[in-house]
Amino acid sequence: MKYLHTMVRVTDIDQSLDFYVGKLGLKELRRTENEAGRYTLVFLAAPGDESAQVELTFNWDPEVYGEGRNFGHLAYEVDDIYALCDRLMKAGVTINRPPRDGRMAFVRSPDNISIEILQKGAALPPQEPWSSMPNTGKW
Ligand SMILES: C[C@@H](O)C(=O)SC[C@H](NC(=O)CC[C@H](N)C(=O)O)C(=O)NCC(=O)O
Ligand code: NI
Repeated sequence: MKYLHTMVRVTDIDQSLDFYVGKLGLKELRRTENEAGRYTLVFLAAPGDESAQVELTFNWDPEVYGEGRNFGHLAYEVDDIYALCDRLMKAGVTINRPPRDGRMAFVRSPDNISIEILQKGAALPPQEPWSSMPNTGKW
């Protein structure tokens, strides 16, 4: 068995591509427009890791999507967590969980999908309340 993708429904495909591609740094692999079903699918992946994909589903007819508590987050490993969070912050993305420990951060997509950012090579932080994280002053 092989992991293929996680599908998330988005309310605005341009806004989502601006976030996932323009800001987070994923790349668009392919897309399909389904006239009969009235939807667009866009497949994204991190450059160099095309096998782990996100499938953005955009329904042309507006829908209100509840937030299923059973869905947690999409997680990405990065070479420099501070550089990415700095870039995201300057692009207007809220850093919901700042990378104070240099290991883990969280941001949200335009549709409030949680995105976990993990520093490559860093051990996961101990499971403690974020507020107790030592603040290096940058965040
Ligand atoms: C291409 C393959 O990876 C798919 O996931 S297609 C699955 C298909 N998607 C749709 O029909 C998209 C539009 C639909 N209105 C929707 O919002 O899902 C499908 O079966 N979707 C149902 C589902 O629960 O995923
Ligand atoms: Ni799918």
